[in-house]
Amino acid sequence: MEESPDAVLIRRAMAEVTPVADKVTSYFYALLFVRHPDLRSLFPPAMDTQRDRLLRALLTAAEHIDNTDVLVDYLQNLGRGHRKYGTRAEHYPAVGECLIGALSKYAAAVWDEEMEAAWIRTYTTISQIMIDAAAADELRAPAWWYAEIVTHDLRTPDVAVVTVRPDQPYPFLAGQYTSLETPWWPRIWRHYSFAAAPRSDGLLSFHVKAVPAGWVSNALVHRARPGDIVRLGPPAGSMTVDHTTDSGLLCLGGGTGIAPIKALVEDVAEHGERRPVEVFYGARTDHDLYDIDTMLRLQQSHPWLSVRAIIDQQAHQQLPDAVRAYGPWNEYDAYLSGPPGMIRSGVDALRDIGIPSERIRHDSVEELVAAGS
Ligand SMILES: NC(=O)C1=CN([C@@H]2O[C@H](COP(=O)(O)OP(=O)(O)OC[C@H]3O[C@@H](n4cnc5c(N)ncnc54)[C@H](O)[C@@H]3O)[C@@H](O)[C@H]2O)C=CC1
Repeated sequence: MEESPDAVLIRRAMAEVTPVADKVTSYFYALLFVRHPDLRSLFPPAMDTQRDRLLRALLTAAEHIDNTDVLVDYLQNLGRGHRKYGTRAEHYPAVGECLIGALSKYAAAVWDEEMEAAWIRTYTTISQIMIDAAAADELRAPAWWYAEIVTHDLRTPDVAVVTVRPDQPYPFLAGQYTSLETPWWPRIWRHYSFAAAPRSDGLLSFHVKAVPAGWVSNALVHRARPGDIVRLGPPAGSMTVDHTTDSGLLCLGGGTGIAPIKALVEDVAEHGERRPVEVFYGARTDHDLYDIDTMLRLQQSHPWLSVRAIIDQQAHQQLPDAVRAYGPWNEYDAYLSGPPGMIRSGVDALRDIGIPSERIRHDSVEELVAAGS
């Protein structure tokens, strides 16, 4: 693809600032909070763990300014997702001014008027898409939902299945995820996939693994009890079933990554289709296969479903390698969910065996890395 003149300038600045990304980040937030102290309360009290999320999102968008379709989708999502932080249209110029302040300082060697104009145009485009998406969303959905924990089921010493009842209807699709904030860590949001297709009673459930230094996940697993109230952001993610085809589904779920896969299976079942669904459920040890009973029950009720457990220790191989031993998979759409390393090597393995990229679906690995606590 031919790069636009603005994209060339954006990339030139990015190449300058990438090696000093930490400094740019600190300076950006320092500028923002000194010049606009009223914006401080929109961010978490402790900024160390996720302080560069906003900046990272903006820079990712700027780098993809020529890739309109992907960009618009990404930014609309980001704009809608920012409503839960209390972001308003008038905050965007303040952020833009500090972004450009930080970039011009750390890309000073290449910065000139032309480059500044390119960043202003790019930032204006980015923020307008986010502002418009947020405004459209305001007409049809709340900025966030309160949800009460109704059951908390500790399946292993560090994995809990948590079911919540939202205060208002929560529309979403099987395979999507939400963001969740606990009362113990205000303004710290983490992503969790829905572990079931939409239910008639409106309840939502999540599989949460307490990870080292994971504030939110540890609180949800070890501290949360029925009656506690969490907040949910809007649904997001495009790892959903395409009901316009009847091709088979090849699903790889690693660890708690089995959660959205279970939702996809339920979705296929509810649509009454008899398309083959092949689930590979990976875990490090058999103790980690905390949801195998549910998956085997689903297999018993649905002849089109096959579930295979792949345990690292027994198979002496990781999940993606195990999938190669079966197949052929060229008639299948692939869905991957699990740790970022599994998704990366899984995508490689599936491409290797001939599944085209456009038939491989998974959540963004960047988001998972950010969500990994
Ligand atoms: N929508 C999604 O993609 C979801 C992702 N997750 C993510 O899944 C992860 C679950 O963590 P755990 O249960 O601790 O998983 P885990 O670390 O115990 O691994 C689970 C499975 O993934 C495989 N695996 C792990 N690293 C691999 C690598 N580098 N290459 C190939 N295979 C690999 C293992 O063989 C194992 O079968 C978390 O990072 C969580 O954020 C969880 C829910 C939904």
